[in-house]
Amino acid sequence: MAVYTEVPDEDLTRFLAEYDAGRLLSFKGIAEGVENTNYIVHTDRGSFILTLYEKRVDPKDLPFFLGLMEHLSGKGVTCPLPMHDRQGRSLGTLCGRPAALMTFLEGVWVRRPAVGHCRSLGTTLAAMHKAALDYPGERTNALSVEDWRPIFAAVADRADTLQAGLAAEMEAELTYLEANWPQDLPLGVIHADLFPDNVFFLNSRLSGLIDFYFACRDALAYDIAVCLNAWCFEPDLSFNVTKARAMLTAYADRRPLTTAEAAALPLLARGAAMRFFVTRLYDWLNHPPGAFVRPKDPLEYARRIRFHRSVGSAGEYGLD
Ligand SMILES: Nc1ncnc2c1ncn2[C@@H]1O[C@H](COP(=O)(O)OP(=O)(O)OP(=O)(O)O)[C@@H](O)[C@H]1O
Ligand SMILES: N[C@@H](CCO)C(=O)O
Repeated sequence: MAVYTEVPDEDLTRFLAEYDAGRLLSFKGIAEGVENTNYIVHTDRGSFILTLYEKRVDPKDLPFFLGLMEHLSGKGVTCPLPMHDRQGRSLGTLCGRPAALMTFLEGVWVRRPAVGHCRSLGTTLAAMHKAALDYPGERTNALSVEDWRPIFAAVADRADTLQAGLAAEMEAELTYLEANWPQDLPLGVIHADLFPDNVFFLNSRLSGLIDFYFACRDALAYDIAVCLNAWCFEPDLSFNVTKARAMLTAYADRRPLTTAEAAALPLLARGAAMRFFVTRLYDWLNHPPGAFVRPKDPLEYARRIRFHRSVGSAGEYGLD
């Protein structure tokens, strides 16, 4: 459960007093999520999310993330809006951690996305990319192609305990990706982790996006590749081209892909799958026994890499 920092009532009351957010009625830790501590906070003015940023978030990146959420909200892309304290600051300190208070987003994430959800995702992803084009913040992707090998190398000697031959296969895959990674695709601000648990729906309408803590400047089409992996495979890991077509077509209706982006899609999808394969493999092999947070299965992402290796062109993803 992701409540790493316990917040005493009096500390929260003192923290809230800095904001125009009303009087504390109750608050409760949120079990979901693995990176940061989240509380839902109820005051006589409404509900808020309080996030305390834990070790894996670099505090110097926080102004980029919080500023991006404000920028997107201001342009009609619904996401949590950081509250400002009476001195105008969106970032404070609570229990020795950087902390922010955000508006509460109504909705729930969908465990089994259907075609319609994928279509809505495509529309909103394109809207987000366009809305962020004039966001002035800068953050490079800390989990891009050159960052995968060191993460993999730290655990490669134990990779074959999951599956025989895995270490050699992924070593060769990394070499291929490093040698062929596209360099000249259109850039912009990407979410970089837009999995179903970061997209809320309310009565089957997409109600907002959360968890911008991997956002960065990178190839826009790479964000599409992350979503292809996270949304368009079935639980048995078969690829659902109907979902992919719905997502890609909805995206392209708002922001047509360039010829180079479409051509690069199978490679980007391999890379996007590698990014989650290596972080999951690392967490799988390094998680303390008995830890609350259950590590996610890296082999699901090895399967996706193999699938994309067999794809010849974006047409096989349903892109016209
Ligand atoms: N603004 C919000 N409105 C409503 N619920 C929220 C909001 N922000 C976070 N949550 C809730 O908190 C949970 C965890 O949030 P989030 O995914 O940002 O945490 P995290 O620890 O950074 O997660 P991850 O492990 O996915 O990186 C979400 O699943 C959601 O239930
Ligand atoms: N979305 C990531 C985890 C947290 O970002 C994964 O599924 O591996």
